[in-house]
Amino acid sequence: MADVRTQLVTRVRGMLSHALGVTRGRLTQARTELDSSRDRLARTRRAAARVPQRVGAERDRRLTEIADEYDAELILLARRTAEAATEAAPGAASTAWSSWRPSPAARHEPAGALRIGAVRLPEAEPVPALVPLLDRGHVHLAGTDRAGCDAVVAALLLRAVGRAEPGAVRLIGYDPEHLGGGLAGFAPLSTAGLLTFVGPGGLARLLDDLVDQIRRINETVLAGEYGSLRELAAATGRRPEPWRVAVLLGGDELSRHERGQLDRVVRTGAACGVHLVVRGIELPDEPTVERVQVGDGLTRLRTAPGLPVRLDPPPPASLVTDTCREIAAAVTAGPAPSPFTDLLPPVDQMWKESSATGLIAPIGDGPQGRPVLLTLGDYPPHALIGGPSGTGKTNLIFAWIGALAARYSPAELEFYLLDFKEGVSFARFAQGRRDPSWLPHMRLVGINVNTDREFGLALLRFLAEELRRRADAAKRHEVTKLAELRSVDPDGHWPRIVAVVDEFQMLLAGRDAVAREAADLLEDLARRGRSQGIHLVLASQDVRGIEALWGRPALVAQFTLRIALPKALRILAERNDAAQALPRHHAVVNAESGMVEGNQVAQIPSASDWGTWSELQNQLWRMRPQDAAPARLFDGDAVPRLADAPDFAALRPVDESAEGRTAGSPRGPVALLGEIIDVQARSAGMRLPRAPGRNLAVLGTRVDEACAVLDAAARSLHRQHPPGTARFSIACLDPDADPAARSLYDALGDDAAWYDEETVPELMSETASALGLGTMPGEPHYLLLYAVDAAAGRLAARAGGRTGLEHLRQILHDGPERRTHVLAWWRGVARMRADLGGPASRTDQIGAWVALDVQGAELGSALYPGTGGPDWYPRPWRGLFFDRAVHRTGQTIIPYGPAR
Ligand SMILES: Nc1ncnc2c1ncn2[C@@H]1O[C@H](COP(=O)(O)OP(=O)(O)OP(=O)(O)O)[C@@H](O)[C@H]1O
Repeated sequence: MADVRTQLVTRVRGMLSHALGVTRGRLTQARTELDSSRDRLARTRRAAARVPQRVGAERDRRLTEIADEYDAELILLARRTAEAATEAAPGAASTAWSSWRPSPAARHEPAGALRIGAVRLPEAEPVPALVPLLDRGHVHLAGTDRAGCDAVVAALLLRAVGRAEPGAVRLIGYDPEHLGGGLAGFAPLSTAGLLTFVGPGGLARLLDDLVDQIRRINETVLAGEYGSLRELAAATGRRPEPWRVAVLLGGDELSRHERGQLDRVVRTGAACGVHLVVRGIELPDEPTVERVQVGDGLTRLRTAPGLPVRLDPPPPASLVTDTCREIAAAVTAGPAPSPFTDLLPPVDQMWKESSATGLIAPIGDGPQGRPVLLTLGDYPPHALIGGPSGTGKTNLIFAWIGALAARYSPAELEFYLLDFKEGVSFARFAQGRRDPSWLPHMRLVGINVNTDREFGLALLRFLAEELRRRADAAKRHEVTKLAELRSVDPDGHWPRIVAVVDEFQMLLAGRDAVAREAADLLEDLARRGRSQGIHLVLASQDVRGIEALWGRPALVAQFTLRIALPKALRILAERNDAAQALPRHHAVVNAESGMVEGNQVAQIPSASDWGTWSELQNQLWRMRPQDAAPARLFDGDAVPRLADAPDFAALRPVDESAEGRTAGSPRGPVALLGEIIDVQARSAGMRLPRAPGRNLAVLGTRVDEACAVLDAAARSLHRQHPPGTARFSIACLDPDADPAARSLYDALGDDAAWYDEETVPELMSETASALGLGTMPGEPHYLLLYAVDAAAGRLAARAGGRTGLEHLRQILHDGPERRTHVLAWWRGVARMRADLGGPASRTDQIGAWVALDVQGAELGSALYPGTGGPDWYPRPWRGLFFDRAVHRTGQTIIPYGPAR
């Protein structure tokens, strides 16, 4: 039992001790945990105590960071806004007064907003405070600061006039309290009609007028095509109407009518360039109204109420008056020319038009900004241009030619141009030394033709021939008009031809054969050219020019298109004096034969200065077809050269054999004498077949011209004979002719022999006796006798039974049939007649002659058909050539200049 108890006690003790041990262990562990928890708690407490401090620091750091970022962003935004503002209000719209100058907006560019001050933000750069006005809206000023309001008005107006071309802004002032005092600085504008003041009772009229303008602009200028003038300007680059800015500075309460009109202007004005700057009169709350509340020191704009504006100082008074004076002067001097490029189609549209039914091109802008068109076709077929010297006739011709040439290709349109006055401006259409380009449509340019009416006649004859060719072709194809001919003959070359004759009255001046033929040809061309696409454009500065036509009503009636430059007389119809009041650089265009109803006024762009023209010409020239040749340039002041003459270059040795003759080679060599005044640069030539009378006389005292004629004749003949096959005997009897004759002698080399006063009788007797030997002609022999009459004394002496003169007469008489031809210069008709045997002697051995300074009457019946001689008025470096064998009338020639 005891044992059991003992055992039990032991076991209990053991269990207790185990439990105690475990409990102790747990206690220790709990204590440890407690300590560590306490420790953690203490740490946590300590850490927790530090948190607010750190968070605060973090918060402060972030706050500072945010403030810095905000500042930087504000500065950046302010800078960007300032930049954007400067862009939106460039140049005169925002520049500081110290460096301000007018800077008109370009044509497609909007005028932009106008600066009145700056928004100032701390730390940031000031941002311009802009107010929209031109093309945008109206400005209403209110506030206690009277001077501030005045500064805003002055700034707005000056900046507005400075952003537009002179004259493009018109101001209307209504200032019943100060009677215009507020706008005094702008007064110089009134001298040019750019500022008008309306008196105290005039507000209703002013508003009525603005409403009328708006209505008119909507109806006739915008005409449903554009929503506003700003759109029109952006699309077309044209600004046909000025901006009208009415400045209304206080006054009585408005009547109902005035209120109604004012509201209309506010609602509809901006689209039509009609704007209000108002103080002291209420304006309705429309989005087009910017309200400026001018307070003491700070100003606020309705559109940015939170941003205080500091106003700029007013523009200096001298800046206002000087600017206004300059603008007024520019406007008084006349409108700025519109650019020539307005008349041109876009580059990708050039040469795209067909001329089948006519030629249409703009010549300038009408008052509504719409292009005024010039048409040439079946109706109107021809044009008459008139205007006193200096009014822009030449310029108009350039503008018209340019506008046409840019639209129609050279296959559609050709020009022939003739300028009877002195000057070279049309020469640039042809190829020049300074500019290798030429206008590809130009076929002929005649300049300085003032004394060479024959050239005008030649052109008319040429056109008449072309008219005949076209009429024949039309007949062949059984059609009547060019448009029909072109459709039945699509591969034919049937361009419309425009022939421009400036100062055409020169052609019709005088009562001679040239004038008569010219008038007949003109009449025929005017009547029949219409349907064959040949159009005449006649220009004259001189009322007499027009009067020259007046005697021929049938001719005038064909010129239904009339263009009158300022102060032109008698171009339009009798009672149509629209040209009298035209401003400069304008023209009245009238396609109704000048009847008043047909008047259209156009502002003509500047087209004639070198730069403007050559840019277009170069562009068209680069587009030319590969085989295009430059226009023929005839310059009445230039002396042609034999070496450049195509007919000279084409000369070949003549084949006088029987085979050659049957093969159709020309009969006998040809002596070229000078250039014919003609559309082509052809040479006047005299054939020297073996036939009686084939001798040439050059008549007159002009040494240089006489030498030039003989020189060209000899050189051209020499070219047709292989070396050693022809003789050239040169006898020079006038020392003044010596250098020219010597140079010829040198050029002809071994084929030439030289004779002088001493030896010329020998030449005569030798040549005469050679003629008597046998019947077969020998080698060709040309006697070139310079001033042969000077040897009359010598030749009167007998040699071998006969005098030298008798020998000469025999040579003249018998020589040509034996290939011996005399080409002689006599210094007068009477001297020649004396050498030929006296006044009653026959002259038929002189088959051809060139008269220099010899009056037509002297050439009388012995040398010229009919009585009284040819219509010939001697003039420098011109000769009248007559060849009995081929001519009915004389032919004016230009001797070739001395060989270089
Ligand atoms: N529309 C224009 N715009 C700007 N300048 C022009 C215009 N028309 C003419 N001019 C200038 O006026 C001057 C005279 O013009 P132009 O030579 O065309 O006159 P004109 O009537 O042909 O005179 P003239 O018969 O004496 O030659 C020239 O300097 C020309 O550049």
